[in-house]
Amino acid sequence: MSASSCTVGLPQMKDYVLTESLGTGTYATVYKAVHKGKQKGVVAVKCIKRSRLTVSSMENLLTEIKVMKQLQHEHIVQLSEFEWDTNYIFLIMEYCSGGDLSNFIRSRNTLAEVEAKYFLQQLGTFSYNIFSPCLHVCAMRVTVIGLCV
Ligand SMILES: Nc1ncnc2c1ncn2[C@@H]1O[C@H](COP(=O)(O)OP(=O)(O)OP(=O)(O)O)[C@@H](O)[C@H]1O
Repeated sequence: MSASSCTVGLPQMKDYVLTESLGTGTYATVYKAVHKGKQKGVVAVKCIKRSRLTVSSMENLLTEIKVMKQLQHEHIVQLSEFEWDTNYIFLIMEYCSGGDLSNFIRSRNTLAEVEAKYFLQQLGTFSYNIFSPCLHVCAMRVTVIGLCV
């Protein structure tokens, strides 16, 4: 889950320039990126190396894409597009500038009751969401990643 601004050897995309790593998960690295035509602004691009995908991680990925395409909610990160080349599958998502909720909590050691209540109230709005999500602070947005039904 580490972030870095080293751009050497980053995956190349036709329409986006990847600018910095936002973090790494089980089977992908997520980068901040800008649209080359500038119409779409800043996005987060999840880059999945195809050669590292097993049958089960491919199934998880397809589920993730299917679910993210269906969910439209102000507090759920929107998947705008996905594309692929010979080496990578790219999920192009809304960029959450506030970082990762778990890092936020760790950086504070503990949350004040009022802060915990603020986050829990937002989580309470996901009553229809049966997945165990990865959380990123935006106002607060949820990415449905690492699905665990
Ligand atoms: N839309 C986003 N905006 C900003 N940062 C993001 C976004 N999506 C992911 N990240 C960052 O990239 C990191 C890696 O995300 P990724 O989805 O690959 O893995 P994860 O969900 O953290 O873990 P896992 O895949 O193991 O469940 C996250 O921890 C987060 O810090």
